[in-house]
Parts: sequence; structure tokens; C-alpha cells
Amino acid sequence: MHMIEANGVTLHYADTGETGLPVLVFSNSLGTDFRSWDRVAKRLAGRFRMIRYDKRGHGLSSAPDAPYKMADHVGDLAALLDQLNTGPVILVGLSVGGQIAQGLAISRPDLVRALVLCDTAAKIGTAEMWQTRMTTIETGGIAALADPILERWFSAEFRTSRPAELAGWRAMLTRTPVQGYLGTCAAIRDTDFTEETSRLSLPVLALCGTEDGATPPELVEATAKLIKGARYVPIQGAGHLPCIEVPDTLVQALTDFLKENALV
Ligand SMILES: O=C(O)CC1=CCC(=O)O1
Repeated sequence: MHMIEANGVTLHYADTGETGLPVLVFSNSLGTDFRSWDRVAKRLAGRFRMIRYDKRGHGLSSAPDAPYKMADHVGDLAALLDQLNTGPVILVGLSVGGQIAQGLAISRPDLVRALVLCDTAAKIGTAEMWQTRMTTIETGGIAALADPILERWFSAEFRTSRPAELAGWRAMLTRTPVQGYLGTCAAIRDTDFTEETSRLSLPVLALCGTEDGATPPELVEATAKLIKGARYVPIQGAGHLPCIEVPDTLVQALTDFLKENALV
């Protein structure tokens, strides 16, 4: 287990693979921890140095009281990468992790060589939608919304054919610290990177599960269209978390992109 003090919080992270290999960094979604990337990391082992971490309020990282700002999440990741001396990385961000990735590319371009934006957008949902979710969770806890959240996370096929796995991911969601979940909802509620993201100039791949009910394919494609030269690839049959549901497809799209852009 690796823990580090960064930007005023304690972050839990994994750092695997040889120094000197291209560096891939993974930032995951609301209500999940870095185990979301286990299947992807297993498939890429030996080819990359890979850093996965629990953002504040999630997993084993500190969970300060809500609310958080997106700048807090971005500052945490910048501090982590600075301390690990990664230099510029290939940054893969899923959902709010994709917003953290956009924020880092905007504020610390020296740390980001390329972006992989997975099931994410410059702006996710509306302020009203996030406020309603936060109010429901303040009274009923995360469990009150677990069913609709899991419906957005996974395709109907996955939910019916893999019940034991579904139970595990539900446990990850409902065991997220409530302050961490609420704090991160507030950060998403207050984020609109449309202007800043449209000024980005680096290799970008955008991916989205065709069954994603949280950041639908049209939304993710619209974010890709903001960025000159960005490529959009649909991930067939997956919901919001293709890294869990169809890791082989995600790894193929990622490695094709890295080769095409001479990043490996
Ligand atoms: O919980 C959801 O609806 C999915 C989601 C939205 C932002 C995020 O990170 O996850």
C-alpha cells in the first residue's frame, strides 16, 4: 500500500511498472476507487509505468468535509505527480476523473502529454440535477440511489449476467464516504470546462460506452469535437464503466491511439 501527503490530503495510490517506461496515469469516477482500473492495468502490465490513485473522498484517501472544488481534485493530482517525479504523462480519466484530467491539462500542461477522456464531458449534468442528488444522499445515504446509479454504470446485459460482480461494485459505491461523495458531487456541479477544454492542444482520445446512461455518447462526442484533432471512439455494449465491463476493448482503443500518435 502506498500513501502520500499531497495538497493537504493523504492519497492512496499504486505505482507499478519500471521507471523509464511511458507513464500512464488513471483517474476514476464518482463513487469508485482505483480498483476500477485493475483489469486494464493487468492487460497493460510490462509495457507502462502505471499510476492509479484514490481521489480525495474515495477509497483509502482522506475524506475531508464536503464541499470540494474541481481545483482541489486537480491540485491533488498535480501534487501527486510532482512528488512522484513522473514528468509528462498519458492521462486517462473516467467521468469526474476525466474532468480532473481536463483540469490538469489546462492548468499544468507540463504534466500531460496526451489525454484519454473516457465517459466524461467538459460539463456533466446540470447544477439542479447534482443538487437534487446531494439532497437525496444527505437524507438517505448513497444506498438510496444505488439502483439508478448501477443502471447507468453497467449495461443491462452485465447487470443480469454477472450478479456477483454487480454486488461487489454496489458495495464499492455504497461504502464510499458520504462526505467524499457529496464533496465530489459539488465539484462536478460547479464545473464547466467548455471554454478551457476547447483551447487544449495535445493528442486526445475520447471513448464512451454505447449504453452509458450517465455521460451519453452524444455528450462525450460533443466534448471531443471541442478539441482540435481529438478522436472519438464508441465502445460497443458497455455502460459508464468500460474499464470494468469490456477492458479488452478499452485497451485496444487506447493502445491503437498511443501507437498512432507515436506515444509508445
Ligand atoms: O454516478 C453517476 O451517475 C455516474 C457519474 C457521473 C459523474 C461521475 O464521475 O460518475
